[in-house]
Amino acid sequence: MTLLVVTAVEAEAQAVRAGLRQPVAAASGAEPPQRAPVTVAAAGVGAAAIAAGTARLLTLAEAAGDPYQAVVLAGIAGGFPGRAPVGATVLAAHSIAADLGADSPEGFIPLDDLGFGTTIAPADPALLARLRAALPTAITGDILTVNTVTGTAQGVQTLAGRFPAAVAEGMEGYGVARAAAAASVPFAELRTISNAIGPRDRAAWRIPDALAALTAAARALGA
Ligand SMILES: O=C(O)c1cccc(C(=O)CC[C@H]2O[C@@H](n3cnc4c(=O)[nH]cnc43)[C@H](O)[C@@H]2O)c1
Repeated sequence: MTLLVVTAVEAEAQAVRAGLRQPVAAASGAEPPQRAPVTVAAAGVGAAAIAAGTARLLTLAEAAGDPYQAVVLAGIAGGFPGRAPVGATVLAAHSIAADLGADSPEGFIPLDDLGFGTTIAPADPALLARLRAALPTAITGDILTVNTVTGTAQGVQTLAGRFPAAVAEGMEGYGVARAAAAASVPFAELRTISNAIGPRDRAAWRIPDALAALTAAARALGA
């Protein structure tokens, strides 16, 4: 199976490559004639940027007659307190665009209730099952995609109430999911927890630990 793993930034891509035992291609545009089983590419921070980057990579592979058979978004994330601790590995049952919709005097109205589409992108069931089998200690739940990183206790309470199955938040999952759906390629989201969401405390971030967990997850997948 030819797999595309996309990340937001290069540090995450390097962490994934470090864990894969299989030959890995770094997507540089000039793909090798015989593509490696796994391509790992940093495709941009934020849903819009990574959606465009993922769509380009999927389209190039399709045009070359060697389409990817699955795409996985891998990266670090903020964990919901009490649901996913720092250092944990999480898998998305659904990747949800949590702030895609409209504000109103009655509160936030998700796109789904506005009649303009859906904010909920389910993981491909077969792909998720394979990831769960390879990562038996991973926590499976919903992973939110936000454009504004949660930075207050009230923000945590609001999101935890709206999304009782949410375990983490990132900034890219929904964008990759939509690009994969447009190309009819199975999608899943894998993240490792670098921080707890809530009041900003960069000193509490554990990015190196989360990147190490990403390497360990990739090693388990490569096995
Ligand atoms: O400066 C801050 O307070 C701050 C707080 C949270 C996240 C950031 C980022 O710049 C995150 C960029 C990057 O990392 C992923 N990520 C990691 N933790 C979180 C989070 O708590 N909420 C949302 N995204 C997070 C994200 O997917 C981005 O790729 C800065």
